[in-house]
Order: sequence, then structure tokens, then C-alpha cells
Amino acid sequence: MAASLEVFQCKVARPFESFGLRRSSGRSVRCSGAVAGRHSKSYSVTLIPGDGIGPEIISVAKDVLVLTGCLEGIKYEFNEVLMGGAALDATGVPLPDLTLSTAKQSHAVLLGAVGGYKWDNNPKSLKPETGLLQLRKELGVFANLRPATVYPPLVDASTLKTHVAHGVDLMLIRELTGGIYFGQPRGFGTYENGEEFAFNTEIYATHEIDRIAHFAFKIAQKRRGKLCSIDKANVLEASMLWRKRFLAIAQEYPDVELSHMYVDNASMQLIRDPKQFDTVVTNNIFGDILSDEASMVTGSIGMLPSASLADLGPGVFEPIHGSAPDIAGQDKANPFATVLSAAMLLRYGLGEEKAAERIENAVLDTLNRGFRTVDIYSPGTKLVGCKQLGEEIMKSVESNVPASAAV
Ligand SMILES: NC(=O)c1ccc[n+]([C@@H]2O[C@H](COP(=O)([O-])OP(=O)(O)OC[C@H]3O[C@@H](n4cnc5c(N)ncnc54)[C@H](O)[C@@H]3O)[C@@H](O)[C@H]2O)c1
Ligand SMILES: CC(C)[C@H](C(=O)O)[C@@H](O)C(=O)O
Ligand SMILES: [Mg+2]
Repeated sequence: MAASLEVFQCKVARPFESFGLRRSSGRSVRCSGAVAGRHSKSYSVTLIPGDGIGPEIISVAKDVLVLTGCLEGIKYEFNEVLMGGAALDATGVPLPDLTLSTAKQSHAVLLGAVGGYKWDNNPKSLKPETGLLQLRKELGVFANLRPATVYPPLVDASTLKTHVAHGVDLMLIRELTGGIYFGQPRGFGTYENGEEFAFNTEIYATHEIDRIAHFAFKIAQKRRGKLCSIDKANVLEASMLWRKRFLAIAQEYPDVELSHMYVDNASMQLIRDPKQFDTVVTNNIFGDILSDEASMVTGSIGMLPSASLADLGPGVFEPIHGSAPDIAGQDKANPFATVLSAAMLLRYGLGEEKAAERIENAVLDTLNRGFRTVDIYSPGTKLVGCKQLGEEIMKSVESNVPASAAV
């Protein structure tokens, strides 16, 4: 398998001239001289399309990144590599060495999703998802930001009542490299009577709790100063230590109001009154589950992006959803979560705040202009496929209507 090095080139479907882009050969495009001349910064980005709808949504997000770069003076060197099922088929392993080394050497990783029916019965070491977990662990991306924002034009897409969903803006922080996902011992066994058993270990060391706690308090400080830690400290020892450490570390953040909630209650409160939450922090497994739940408050799992960050080194930016094998290859996938992940890549991975805002403005503008994929469609809006939605997002990137001016 070879990484394809692509310097600031992409395939887009609409007339590139209107974006200040020009065709170089075939369907590839580059920035026109005038636009390209403004480039001052250059970053290497590892692209991992993965499986299922992964390639469809990554293609849109890449186009959006390139166009935004043209307009904001940012240049990328893209390295596209394999992971998950695609890597298993090509190389026999879910995370090839080349993928890991490429990711480690880059400024940021933009990921689609992995997994699919074909590999569902593989042994654990040969599952596509194992490649993703290895990548997260190897890059040390312990802090996973999953923002759930209800965009006003999408309030009708939420399955919740309008007054419940309207105005929701919460940041779920998930610990990503510890807990039951990685805890030892784990495995399968057989009792003497022949009955099979299987087990996993929910385990957190103090340093793992402390670093996610400091991270969460700092994010809460930048938001509305409210942090809710979600655990199961009435039952689980790992949660008892989690709560003890959060209480201790809270002393260092007197400006943040810390509260605690059991995970079963939290899953109910998220649906009852999601606006009560500002910043939420939880462990690996609870964060996985609660973020899928939070996504439906916003209208669709196709709307939630994520940023996975390490103390040092590249972050991983990916939608929270999976490879959606049920709609793969049908041009039905919602690319917004991946496009918003590209915005998080610019903000948290590269420190390019203005470019991140341009993409976020474009998402809101595209929604305001009425374009929807089927998962967020409601009567009176315009139903389009993944590709066409990508083209509409590109138009909005170019026009850059600020969110404050949005209708
Ligand atoms: N980060 C990842 O790579 C990741 C995350 C979750 C699941 N997975 C894998 O994905 C595969 C499928 O898992 P699943 O079905 O449980 O979850 P999923 O998130 O892939 O799909 C759940 C449902 O949501 C829909 N959906 C998901 N993303 C969508 C989008 N962008 N636009 C429109 N609809 C969308 C799907 O069509 C499906 O009906 C499994 O192999 C799983 O392990 C991977
Ligand atoms: C695919 C799987 C390993 C992954 C997880 O459980 O972390 C996914 O569900 C997610 O939310 O990113
Ligand atoms: Mg998940």
C-alpha cells in the first residue's frame, strides 16, 4: 500500500473558476495564481477515508478545506492512507505501519469512519474498529471534544419538541484512551462446566483522570463556566476515584461550577432538558453512548463532529458516527459532521480560528438556504445528496455570510 501524496489538489464537481480555483488536469484543481499567491502557511494533513460512507464524506470535507485554504491563505499537503476494513483488505491489518507513521508525522488527521458487515465476525485484532482504537492510543489523543449544537434552522429536524431542542449548545468531553476500552485483563474463558464467559475491565489511574479533568475545567472556563461530570459512582469503583479526583481538582478552578450526575440520570436529563448542560465530561464508554444520544437532540447523528487531542502531536478529527453501511455508496450521507470536524481541525489542530469560523458560517448558511440530506429533511426544505450538499457548502464558504448576519 502506498500513501498518495497530494499537494493542495482535489476533485470538486462544480465550476472551479467561481471559487478562484482552476483545473490543472482532469478533475483535479488548484488555486488560481492570484489566490495561491496569498498562501503563507502550509500544513500536512493525513486523510483516512476508511469504509462505508467514509470516502463520500471525506471527499466533501477535503474540498471544503481546500477552498477555505485558498480563501484564508492556508496550504495543505494531503497524505491519504488506509485504515479499518479498507486496510484489512489491502494489507491484512487494520492499522498499517505506514498509516500510523504518516499520521504521526502530520499536523492533523482527518478521518471518515471504519467498519462494515464484511468484517463484523473477524477476531478482535482483525476488526476495523481495532485499527481506530490503536490509532487513538498510539497518538495519545485522550481528550475527545464532541459538541452538540442545535442550529436554529434545524430545530424541526430534532425528534424533541421545539422548545426543548431550541438553543441547545453543549460540549461533551469524552476520555478517549482509557477505561473499559483498553483495560486489562480482558478476554474470553470457559468455566469447568463448559460454560463460556467473557470479561472487560473498567480501570482508571489517577493521572488519566487528572489530565481529562484539567482539560475539562479549562474548556468550561472558556464556555459558560459550568461543568457536569457524569459517572456511576454509586456502583463502580473506577467512578468513585473519578469523582474523588474531580472534587480535588475543582479547588484549582473556583470560577467553574462543578456538578456530578449518575449516567443513567444523565441519559434521561439529556432528553428531558438538554439546555441545563454546558460542558459535560465523562469516561470513555459513557461518552460513546451519550454522544450518540446528544446527536439526536441536534437532528441527526450526521451533525456531530469531534476533535481528539493529545498533550503533544497531531489530533484526530472525525464525525462521531460510523461508516453507515446501510446507506454507503448511495450518495445519501450527511457530510456536515465531517465538514464541522474539518473546522475543528483548523481550530484545535492548526490554530486557524478564522478559517474554522468560515466553515462554521458556511454550514449555517447552507442550512439557512434550505439544503438538507435525507436524515435532516423536513417539508419545505430542499432534499439533496451528499455531493450536491458539498457543492452548496462550497458556495457558502465562498460567500462567507457571518453567523451574526444569519436569518
Ligand atoms: N468512528 C468510527 O469509525 C465509527 C463510529 C461508530 C461506528 N463505527 C462502525 O460503523 C459501522 C456501523 O455502525 P452503526 O450502524 O452502529 O452506526 P452508524 O453511526 O454507522 O449508523 C447508525 C445509523 O445512523 C445513520 N447515519 C450514520 N451516519 C450518518 C450520516 N453521516 N448521514 C446520514 N445517516 C447517517 C446510518 O445510516 C444508520 O442508520 C460498525 O462497523 C461500527 O463499528 C465506526
Ligand atoms: C467504532 C468505535 C470503536 C468508536 C468508539 O466506540 O469509540 C465509535 O463508536 C466512536 O464513537 O468513535
Ligand atoms: Mg460511538
